[in-house]
Amino acid sequence: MALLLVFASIIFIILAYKLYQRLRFKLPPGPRPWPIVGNLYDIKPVRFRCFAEWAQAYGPIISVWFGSTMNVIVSNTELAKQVLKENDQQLADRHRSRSAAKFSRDGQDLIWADYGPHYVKVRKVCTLELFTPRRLEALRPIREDEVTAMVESIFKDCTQNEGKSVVVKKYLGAVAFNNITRLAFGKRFENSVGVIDEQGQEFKAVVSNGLKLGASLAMAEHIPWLRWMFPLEEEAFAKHGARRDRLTRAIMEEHTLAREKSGSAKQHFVDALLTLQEKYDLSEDTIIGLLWDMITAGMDTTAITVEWAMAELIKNPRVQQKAQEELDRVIGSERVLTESDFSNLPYLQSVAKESLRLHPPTPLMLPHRANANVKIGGYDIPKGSNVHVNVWAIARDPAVWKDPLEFRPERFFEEDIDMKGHDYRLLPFGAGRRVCPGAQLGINLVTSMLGHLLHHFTWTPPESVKPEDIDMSENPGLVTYMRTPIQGVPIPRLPSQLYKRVAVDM
Ligand code: HEM
Repeated sequence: MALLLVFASIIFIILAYKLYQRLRFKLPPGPRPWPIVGNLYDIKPVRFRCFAEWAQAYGPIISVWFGSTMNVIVSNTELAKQVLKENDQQLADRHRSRSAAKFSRDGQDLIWADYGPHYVKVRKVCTLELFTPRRLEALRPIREDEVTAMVESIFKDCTQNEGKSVVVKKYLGAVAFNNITRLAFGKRFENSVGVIDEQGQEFKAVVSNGLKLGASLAMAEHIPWLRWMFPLEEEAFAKHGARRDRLTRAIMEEHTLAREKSGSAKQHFVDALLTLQEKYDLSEDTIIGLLWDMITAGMDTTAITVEWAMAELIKNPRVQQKAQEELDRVIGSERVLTESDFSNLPYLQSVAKESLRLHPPTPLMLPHRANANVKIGGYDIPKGSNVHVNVWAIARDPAVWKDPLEFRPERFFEEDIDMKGHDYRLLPFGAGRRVCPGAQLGINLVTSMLGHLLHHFTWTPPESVKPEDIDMSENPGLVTYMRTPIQGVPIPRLPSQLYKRVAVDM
């Protein structure tokens, strides 16, 4: 009886608070929330599509309740600008789920840090030290090594099984994994025949265990007062954290020893952060957090982007052929592409951009949280709400794009549109204070992967699949993989000596 009374009082307090909020604030319109769960059970799995549909019904700014937390989703250029430019600072905090809070030690990293002195300091480390053009250039041999290793691997598979299709994602995932672990940790865990060493196995296990733990809490996440029914797997989290730290510390120690032995620091992020630790007063938690941020943010995003681009190119032979003509004209058939060629390959660059327009890998970016009451589009956004920008919907808005659903890279020749946060029609990397710090690195890797895939091979759909039947739907999730991984038949188009990996030891 007493328990029932407590339960009823909690519900009463929550409902009264909601009513008070509704009367006090002019909240954005949206689907009617249910008691306790809000709109959680109305949201379809592919969230950005569901929010875009709701925007059609309720307007370009909507409120959606995840349990007792208000989420605001904006879906047009003007409102994106209000969120990411005019009210940028007040909307620059992060919502940390319980797993994100655990993994980041309450925001001691960059991705999950609230806006404040710690964030500003760590962001400065990214801008002035990690992602400088000089360091990106110094790390370029790693990218070129990995991209040529991908070409070698596809060549081997397609010459052994002529005419057979391959699952493109398998090769892209390997490039993304090796590139990011080498860049961040200075380690290639995979040997030349594709075998992953013990430390690499441990690394992969930590990544997949982290994903599993993160996904296990969804319901309890949104209804804080119901959490006692879903006890946090404290022990599992503690074990996971300790395992991740043990692995990272071992790698950090290897780097410190190597530095002491050679007297010079390498360019990898781990070396950079350890040598800058004192200058920027970085705790060990922050260094470990930052290194893992790069893995979380930089691995899937690049592989996903290239997978969607390849699906579009297999679907659109006209665009594929035009990109190949440009590659043949600029590079020819006696050498392979390098990043120095990019400036002479405007069509290839537009293919990458058009793909990021139609298929941004994080269609709702990462949610921002309001650290003050703000007004967006004439509506109140109370402090503590989460704000999402539906960059997927904005990049398909017929009000600002001609034939928005058509994959047509030429559109960027007709109008040069920035995609790194200056033009609010195209925001695959976000904009403002929290814009992706890895944008240029991501663009370079994506363009290089695409360029090599197209220069070295002609791609056609598997024999039984017509281009128009390719499944272009998305998997649910924060990052948006294709629901059905794209398959293609690669046909080599260059002399066979150009399919060798250009390995570098760094
Ligand atoms: C095609 C590739 C990529 C895309 C489309 C992409 C997109 C994004 C987006 C939309 C955000 C959220 C912005 C916001 O919250 O407003 C973000 C944040 C971030 N990205 Fe990327 N990203 C890519 C590649 C990378 C790479 C390669 C790295 C690093 C190696 C990276 C590191 C980060 C970090 C650390 C953040 C958090 C920034 C913060 O919270 O202040 N990203 N990215």
